[in-house]
Amino acid sequence: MQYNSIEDFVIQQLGLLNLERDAEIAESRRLQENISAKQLQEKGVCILNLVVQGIRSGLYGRTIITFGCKLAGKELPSSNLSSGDIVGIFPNSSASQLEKDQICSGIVSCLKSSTIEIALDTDCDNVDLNDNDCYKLLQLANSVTYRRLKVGLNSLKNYQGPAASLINTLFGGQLFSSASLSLPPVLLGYDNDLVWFNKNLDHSQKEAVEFALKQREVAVVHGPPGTGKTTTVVEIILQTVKAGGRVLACAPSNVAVDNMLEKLVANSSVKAIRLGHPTRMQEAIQNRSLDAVLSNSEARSIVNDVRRDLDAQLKQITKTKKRGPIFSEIKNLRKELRERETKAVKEVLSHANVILTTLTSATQEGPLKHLPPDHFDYVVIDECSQSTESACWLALTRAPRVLLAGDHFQLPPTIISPEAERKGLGLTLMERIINRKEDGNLCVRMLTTQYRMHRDIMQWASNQLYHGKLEAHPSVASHLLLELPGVEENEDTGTHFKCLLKPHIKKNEGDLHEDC
Ligand SMILES: Nc1ncnc2c1ncn2[C@@H]1O[C@H](COP(=O)(O)OP(=O)(O)OP(=O)(O)O)[C@@H](O)[C@H]1O
Repeated sequence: MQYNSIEDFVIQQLGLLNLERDAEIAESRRLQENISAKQLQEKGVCILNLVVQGIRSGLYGRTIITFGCKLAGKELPSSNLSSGDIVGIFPNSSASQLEKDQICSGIVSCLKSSTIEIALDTDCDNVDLNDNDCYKLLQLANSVTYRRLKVGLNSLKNYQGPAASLINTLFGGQLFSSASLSLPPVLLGYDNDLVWFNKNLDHSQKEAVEFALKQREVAVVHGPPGTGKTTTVVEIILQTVKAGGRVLACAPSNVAVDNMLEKLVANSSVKAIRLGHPTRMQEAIQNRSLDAVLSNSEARSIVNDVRRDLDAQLKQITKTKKRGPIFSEIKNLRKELRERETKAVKEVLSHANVILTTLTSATQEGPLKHLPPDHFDYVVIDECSQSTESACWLALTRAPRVLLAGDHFQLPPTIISPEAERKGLGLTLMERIINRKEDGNLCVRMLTTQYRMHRDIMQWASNQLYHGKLEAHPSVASHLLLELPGVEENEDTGTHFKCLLKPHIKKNEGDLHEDC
């Protein structure tokens, strides 16, 4: 599918997002209406019998409530809730889990074995929760993501900004130009070749890096499993930074963003900041979160003074019946905190040369709103083939050039509505580019050496999906499980390939191993 214009794309995607949203709401209603709270708890989407254990302020003065079991220290029942989930807070005694009974909603910001912290939505700031009452939390359909996607799509209609030319290119213009950019001299060695940060890159990785750096607007790195896609993306980011560029590096999932960050920070020349709640990040890189960098910045002490006052007032709320004056004091302190924090955030972000975030947090609602529209030179999207195109556009409007990396033969984005899927919500930008007959493939470089599996395991996928182009690196080409440290030798670990069921595949079909 190709779109006639950006307007055509926006109209279609808005319709498909509505279908997807309706499907998600119907699914969550079906659960809430037909199942008791206890059964919902058993399904892992509800936690009952919680009491308020603390109230404090979070970033931008948001109220954070800590809930725990009535019996202090007792472990919470196991659930599927995790950081970033949207939850509704209900009186424990309410007969239903319908919206009319909901006190307020928020985001799970931290989940430990005996406590769960909820960052309340900003319109719930003055909500009344009591020390003595019992509450239940219920996972809700995620309306925030849909709202952000819609705002993002609508902003494309009359867009004027750094990505104006990129938009034309991706909706009809010429994707590939043979007049590529020349590499900035600062990146070149005495022999006029790129000086590599990662000296171990293989031939196809080096070719992809050089190609991406020379592309005027769009480059796609197609990385089959284990071929070093993220390794390659990180080299491209490092080279861009060395040339003086500022990069917005995104991915659809927190894990993928963290993988990029982990590889990036191994290089000390990069000032990288990760947006998003620290509890959603792997521990080793939490010190690169905006929160952590802010709390180590010089601006910390002026912010902390106000925060201390605000927290003192918040503690009073649950302990007194005369709340009017406290709420008004809290309102003033929150305003003050927001102003001071905004200044500090601006300062910290403008000094970073790489900012990393999930796609759905790359919106104007978040910290990026503090940067000028033309702040970034380059947008990088890793695991692009696992994201819908509308989510990619949340980031794409921020720079004139883009690098997309992924593998459209691996997991596609998750779509709940079969109708939305059928009508194109699942078509990724990467596929749309590759499928463009005239010039799609000219923008793509494929990585061809894989560093993960035995050559016989690789061969089937290579033949079926990658035109037989994959090679196994010698370090893995014949490796077996038993060669890993601490793995015992037995009939399972001493072989690279074991068929559990006899497949109904004719010999040679799909080039499966002959013994199978
Ligand atoms: N040129 C290289 N030399 C040695 N090892 C490499 C090279 N490139 C990548 N690797 C290793 O291969 C593994 C996979 O790399 P990476 O995570 O970058 O690949 P990927 O294609 O992004 O993976 P995935 O398939 O999970 O998306 C890592 O252990 C990495 O260190």
